[in-house]
Amino acid sequence: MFDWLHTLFSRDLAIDLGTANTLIYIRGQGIVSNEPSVVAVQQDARGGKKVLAVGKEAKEMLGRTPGNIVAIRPMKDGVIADFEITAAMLRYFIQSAHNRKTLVNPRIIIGIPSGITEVERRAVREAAANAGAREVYLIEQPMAAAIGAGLPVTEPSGNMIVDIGGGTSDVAVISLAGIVFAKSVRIGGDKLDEAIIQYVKRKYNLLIGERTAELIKMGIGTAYPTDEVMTMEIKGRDLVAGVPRTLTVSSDEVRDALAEPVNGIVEAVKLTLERTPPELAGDIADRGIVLAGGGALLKNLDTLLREETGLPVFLAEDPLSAVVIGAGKALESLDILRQVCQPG
Ligand SMILES: Nc1ncnc2c1ncn2[C@@H]1O[C@H](COP(=O)(O)OP(=O)(O)OP(=O)(O)O)[C@@H](O)[C@H]1O
Repeated sequence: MFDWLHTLFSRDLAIDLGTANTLIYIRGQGIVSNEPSVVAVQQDARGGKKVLAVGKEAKEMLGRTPGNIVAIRPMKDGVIADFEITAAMLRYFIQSAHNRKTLVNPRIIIGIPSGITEVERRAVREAAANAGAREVYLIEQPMAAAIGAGLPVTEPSGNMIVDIGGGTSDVAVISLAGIVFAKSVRIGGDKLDEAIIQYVKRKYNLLIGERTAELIKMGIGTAYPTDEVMTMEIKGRDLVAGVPRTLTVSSDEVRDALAEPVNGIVEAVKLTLERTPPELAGDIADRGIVLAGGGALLKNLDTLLREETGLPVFLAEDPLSAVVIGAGKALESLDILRQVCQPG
């Protein structure tokens, strides 16, 4: 195929296959889709599975489904917990980004969690190939996030990126288009939500769902005290009386609830700094640490990291989109693509 023909007709894609959200970028157009990585599946009596809904529609169903329907997050905890459903989800997102009218099979770059195994990588590649990809490239999410945040990853200088996603937080030091040292911990937004659920249960005997916990975190969650204490009314089920109940929680309480997992992220950053070769550590002291991923939006997390490390800390311009924007930049530039992506 002539290259200009390919450029004209194919719709090359970059995908951030995240544990919480899947984002799609079309070459020349930018981000075209941003949906939760959730699939609603109906199970029949013989164990067969039928996909009922994907994305936003499926997320609304989380915790609200009757017995034979389950809303699944197939990538929970930064690993592919369910291959079949992950493949179905990827196919759905690719096809909807193409409006089902693929003219030439596209080139696809997929941002994957850094901790996944070779078997899982193969599963992602196969799923993309089955969905019609002509060439598949994989890029590790921290590398993509660093490119998306505008860090000069191909230069011989140390850059530190902390990508806090739904399932994992990845801390990476990047230089010369390679990851020099990386630490991945299974602490991300999901663990923060879980910590809020446990706290409210222990302190108030109130059971709240994952969605409510996430709203509390996004509304009044903080990693470091804010000037004013915030409050929020929350609803759940009283574990003693068994009836719905409403109560008010404060940002101080939520910070207490989040302290342990937030500290786990801080420790991962400190450990990575300790393991960084001295020349690169010097670069990081000058340039600072860049935060990306939705978890980076937790209020005052940057302040806490600044206090704990004594280094400058910056938030990527659009933390939730940094990975897909970085993968998209690799798609637009063959030069970056060759340096940072692994061909499928
Ligand atoms: N304002 C906010 N405050 C705190 N957390 C937030 C905020 N907005 C989003 N999040 C959290 O960010 C997480 C999702 O981030 P993101 O989309 O970057 O993850 P992902 O890329 O899907 O996950 P992973 O990198 O683990 O594969 C969710 O846990 C969500 O609750």
